[in-house]
Amino acid sequence: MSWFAWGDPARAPELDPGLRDLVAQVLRARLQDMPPVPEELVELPPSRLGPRLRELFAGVVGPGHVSTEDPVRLRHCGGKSTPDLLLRRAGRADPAPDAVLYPADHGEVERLLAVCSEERVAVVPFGGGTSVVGGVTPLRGGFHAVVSLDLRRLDRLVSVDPLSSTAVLGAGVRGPHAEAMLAEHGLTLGHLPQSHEYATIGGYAATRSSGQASSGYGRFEDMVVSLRVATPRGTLEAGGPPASAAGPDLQRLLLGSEGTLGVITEVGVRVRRAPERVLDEAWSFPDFASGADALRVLAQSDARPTMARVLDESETFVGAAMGGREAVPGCQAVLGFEGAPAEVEARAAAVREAMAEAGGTPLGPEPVAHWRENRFSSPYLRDTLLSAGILAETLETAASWTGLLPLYTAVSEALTGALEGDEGGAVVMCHVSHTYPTGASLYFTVATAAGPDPVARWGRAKRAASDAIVANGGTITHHHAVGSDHRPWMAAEIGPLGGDVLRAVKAALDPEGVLNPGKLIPDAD
Ligand SMILES: Cc1cc2nc3c(=O)[nH]c(=O)nc-3n(C[C@H](O)[C@H](O)[C@H](O)COP(=O)(O)OP(=O)(O)OC[C@H]3O[C@@H](n4cnc5c(N)ncnc54)[C@H](O)[C@@H]3O)c2cc1C
Repeated sequence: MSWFAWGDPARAPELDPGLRDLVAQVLRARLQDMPPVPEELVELPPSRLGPRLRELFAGVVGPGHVSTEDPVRLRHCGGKSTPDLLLRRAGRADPAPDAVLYPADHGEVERLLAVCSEERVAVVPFGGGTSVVGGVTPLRGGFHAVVSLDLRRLDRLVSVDPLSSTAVLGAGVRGPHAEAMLAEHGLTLGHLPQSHEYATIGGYAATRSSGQASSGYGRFEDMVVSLRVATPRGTLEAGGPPASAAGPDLQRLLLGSEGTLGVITEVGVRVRRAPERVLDEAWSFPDFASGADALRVLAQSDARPTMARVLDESETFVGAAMGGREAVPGCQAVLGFEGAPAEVEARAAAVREAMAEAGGTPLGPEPVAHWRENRFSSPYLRDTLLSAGILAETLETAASWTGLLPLYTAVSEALTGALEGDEGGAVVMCHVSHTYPTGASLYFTVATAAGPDPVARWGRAKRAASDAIVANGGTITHHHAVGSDHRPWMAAEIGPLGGDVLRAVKAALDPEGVLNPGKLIPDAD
């Protein structure tokens, strides 16, 4: 895992100098290179883990699985948001965990939580560390030490039940490993977020993640059939049967709990047969409004693609320019279908009819092939842009179909306004990529000159966008989760009673409050 970039820095593409000049012109800015400082110059606060605590932790996981070494702590200082990367690149790594612990199984996690609760040590569950909302930032929360609980050793396929189409996976299994283990049984999970290369099964459940093929496979929470969770008070098992009327659904309460209520150690998931046929089709629409409306028609019909996204005019133009292709006028939609051959053909035919009726023009499969080829590489491009002094970041929300376009306009204007000034302007792009019968998500990508203080610059823009989201009926997050970054807007999202409910549940499961302090749950007034 890289300490200053998304993934392997060698995979960050070169930026053509001509293209960089063009970007500078569009942003009306002078770009300054921003190379990362050498690792030995990064300042980490010293570990506060005393010998007694070290011994207690080593007694649970073994001395080889407790680390206070600086390179290890550095790689657990935060997630992968652009501000996270900017801080690391500038040599800033405070806060840092006092130690990183590597439990092997559920029992060890539970015993570590008991030690942390007894000794009043804050615990930050760490899956792939791909949070973009401050979810894994090691906040101390008033405790004298904070540890990062790295779940990478919980990486087993625990069981498969092909008859019931279910499997149980360890929380630390990464996306590609999960798919590889399931593929041996001819099965797939079908959950492909852009972060899938590093993100884990437990992280997906803890954040209510949504993948690129959510139209067909659903959000991750829709795939979960059971959870095993370790808490400072013992084990909580939720789910199992396909449906139940036994009171409120505890599983739903734990999904999205972001490590504040317990540590998910095993996740039972619904699996599908690996698709035999994949069919892709792109369409163009005169504008974003008509493209988004076409996706609404599909989401409200029985003929659903497995993957559906529509890009606004800016994202359509920039995407084509980056790929060296001629941009279609208006905006572009990309659709993918997966399943058994006859069923895919039938669905695609029905969708084709609906798209044409909605005013679309077919563009064939090529633009989708291009998207598939590059869909996991944008995070590497972000690393390249940061080195060239270009700040690139994303944010997301969701709203009803009625509220979607007003929200799009309000957030676009908030971002553009907040980033306009002496440092130039910004390019704001957006797409819809998760649709529901009642509404859809909006995913914004912003590029602007980094300027002398890029973290503060992005902070202003993010606050303006978040305020606009709340004021215009959007959710503060559709799939990135809350963490510490969105926490100031949680009270507006769930109301004072909602906050009381979460605090009451936390008090029941984590009476000392050691689990992931400063994340998700708003303070009482
Ligand atoms: C480039 C990039 C692209 C992304 N694309 C998507 C996308 O397409 N869709 C999407 O949904 N998200 C996306 N994300 C956000 C992120 O990848 C998801 O939130 C993901 O689910 C986090 O998984 P993780 O294993 O990395 O969790 P981490 O980042 O390690 O943790 C996230 C939160 O969950 C908690 N946590 C982690 N594991 C556990 C556990 N086992 N038990 C309890 N709590 C736990 C952590 O304490 C933290 O609060 C993206 C992020 C990046 C950097």
